[in-house]
Amino acid sequence: MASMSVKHAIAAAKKLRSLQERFNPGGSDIYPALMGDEAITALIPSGNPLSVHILMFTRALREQGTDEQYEKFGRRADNNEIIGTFAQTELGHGTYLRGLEARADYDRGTEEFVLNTPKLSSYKWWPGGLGQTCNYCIFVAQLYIDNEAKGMAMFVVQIRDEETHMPLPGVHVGEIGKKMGLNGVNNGFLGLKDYRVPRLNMLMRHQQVLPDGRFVKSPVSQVSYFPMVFVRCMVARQNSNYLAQAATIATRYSVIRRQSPIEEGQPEPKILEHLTQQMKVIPEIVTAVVYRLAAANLQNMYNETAEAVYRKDFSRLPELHALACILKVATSYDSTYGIERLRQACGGHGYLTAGNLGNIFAMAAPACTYEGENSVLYLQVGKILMKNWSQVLAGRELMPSMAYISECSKMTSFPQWTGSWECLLKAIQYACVGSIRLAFQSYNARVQSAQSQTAAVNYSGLELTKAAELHGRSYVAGNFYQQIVNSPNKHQRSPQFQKVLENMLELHLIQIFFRHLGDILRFIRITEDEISALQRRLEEVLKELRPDAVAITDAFDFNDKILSSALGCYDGNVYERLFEAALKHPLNRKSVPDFFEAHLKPFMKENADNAKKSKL
Ligand SMILES: CCCCCCCCCCC/C=C/C(=O)SCCNC(=O)CCNC(=O)[C@H](O)C(C)(C)COP(=O)(O)OP(=O)(O)OC[C@H]1O[C@@H](n2cnc3c(N)ncnc32)[C@H](O)[C@@H]1OP(=O)(O)O
Ligand SMILES: Cc1cc2nc3c(=O)[nH]c(=O)nc-3n(C[C@H](O)[C@H](O)[C@H](O)COP(=O)(O)OP(=O)(O)OC[C@H]3O[C@@H](n4cnc5c(N)ncnc54)[C@H](O)[C@@H]3O)c2cc1C
Repeated sequence: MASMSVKHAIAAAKKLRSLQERFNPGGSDIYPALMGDEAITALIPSGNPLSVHILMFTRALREQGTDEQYEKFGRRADNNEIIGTFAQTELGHGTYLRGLEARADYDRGTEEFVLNTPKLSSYKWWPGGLGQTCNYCIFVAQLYIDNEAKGMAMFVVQIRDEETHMPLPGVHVGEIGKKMGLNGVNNGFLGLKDYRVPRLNMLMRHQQVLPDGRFVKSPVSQVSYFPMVFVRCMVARQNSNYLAQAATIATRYSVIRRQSPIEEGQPEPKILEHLTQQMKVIPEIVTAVVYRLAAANLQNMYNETAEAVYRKDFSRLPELHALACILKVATSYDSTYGIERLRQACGGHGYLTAGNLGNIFAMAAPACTYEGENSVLYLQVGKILMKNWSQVLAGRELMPSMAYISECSKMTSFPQWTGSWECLLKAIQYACVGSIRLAFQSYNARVQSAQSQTAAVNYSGLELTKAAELHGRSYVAGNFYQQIVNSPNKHQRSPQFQKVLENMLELHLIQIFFRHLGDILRFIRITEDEISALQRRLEEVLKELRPDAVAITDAFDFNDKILSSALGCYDGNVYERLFEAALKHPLNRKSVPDFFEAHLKPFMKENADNAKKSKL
């Protein structure tokens, strides 16, 4: 599987090169990498062994290395003359980066770094492509000068000979083993023993070690986390894609499959005529659209911030970090749960490999873990919300994506309930700010009682997580509302198209309202009649969107090859394709399976003989 994936990946990487030249000759725009990796990943159901090379190794060299280091390593990496990965996580540590054990000791006598993974737990573990594909890596280690810790640093490390691909002396490298999915990626392990690299192999755009061993600190240490921010932005887009693929499959299957008359004596309807089936499928279509729009927004913000960071302007880093965290979490959680809901909506056939929903789930699910485990990132955002609430209390302005927090903080009560889109959106924002206020009271009480910040974060963790989750909902719903209601190109849309978009907005806002009704009722009084009215509107908008479901998913424009699903094929010949796939199963090559003579027949004969004996 790994070699097949590498073969496909190389073919698609060549495609990426032509995309790059066509869309962005010699530039650093993210989109060619995005499209390239998306194309590669989509065509390789077992995952792309070059993902981390394209998305992290090449970008770290460009963004963390000096211009000279880019010339020496980055250009060859961009040109796929060398293949790398991003080796940060260790067997013993993934989240807590300050706990990483790999070390780099500076030897001023030879102007080299001596790299070591001192214990088994220090081994790098997980980096994509590390097992067999890569011959280089970005090795993240704790920097030591005269045995004094200076923090994390990144080093360009060659791990295999460029000609023979043999691991170099001092390198212990291999595959970490079978996973739930993505088994074409050869995630690997790496141990280094007294492995020496020249001083100029340490990426020094933001922090430097001078020949005499003097250390020049980075102006903003967090800029070393930038490669992770980029992938979190990618995950938001990639996982909205996975959800869109699954929604396309389940929608197409739901208008082919007929089951259970709704009226006695009537013919069996398409299962998408059942209201409960509409509630399983149509919200997922809309969620895929909502996150794709949010991810596109985030990508633009990433580009702007990356340009600014390149000019040493780090002012937008905190907001990008907060948004990249919250969108990576929201998209990966909602896509993973949504794909499983869509699999279940396809009944037994959804469980067949030929339907491909299991593999799409296995591709989407790890995004809840890699690039920052989701609950850790929720706590990151919770901490940032605490800092911003202190700003609100001090009457200071907040970053644009958190401006609603200031506005809601000035409201003494929630206005008269109208049930309008603006009302629903404000209700989610108001509940978020209420949750932030409660979390801050708990958190601040702990800090005031002399608890450390990390301890206060831990013991306020549940409330911080809730506040972070609602902040994500507020941002995503707010972005969707703006795109549908206030978009500058709204008037270029046909009235019919605008109506479909408004129906999707209605469904998204009502669905989020019901998902967080408990959180909202803590802060807003809403009557039973007002809630029942929303229930009716939910049922109504599902009915309104039902005729458009196929057209919306067709507009995702996934080729049958990418969906790779007998349930979601464009021609709708589901049963023929399921049967065709079944006949290809190796067990169907012979009428009598080999295990009959070897195991089954003796087993049944023994039971028959025993039965006869017991009758005697
Ligand atoms: C189209 C195709 C797309 C395909 C997409 C899929 C590709 C699949 C490939 C998957 C590759 C996977 C790669 C990896 O998994 S790489 C390893 C990822 N590891 C992590 O993300 C580690 C997570 N851990 C953390 O983030 C740590 O908790 C942290 C680094 C945050 C450090 O925590 P620590 O407790 O030491 O410090 P604080 O939490 O107090 O943070 C210190 C301050 O720094 C700010 N901060 C933190 N992170 C960032 C950041 N990324 N950017 C900017 N700022 C950051 C934080 O807010 C604190 O600021 P203040 O001091 O102001 O409070
Ligand atoms: C498919 C895949 C690909 C990957 N690719 C790469 C790669 O290319 N390069 C790379 O460097 N890494 C890679 N990783 C590793 C990934 O980044 C880590 O798995 C991730 O950062 C989580 O760290 P961990 O596995 O050590 O889990 P841990 O950090 O041990 O987390 C385990 C549990 O502890 C909880 N926990 C941890 N810290 C806290 C805290 N402070 N507060 C509350 N709870 C906490 C977590 O929430 C989680 O529930 C990959 C992982 C996967 C699954």
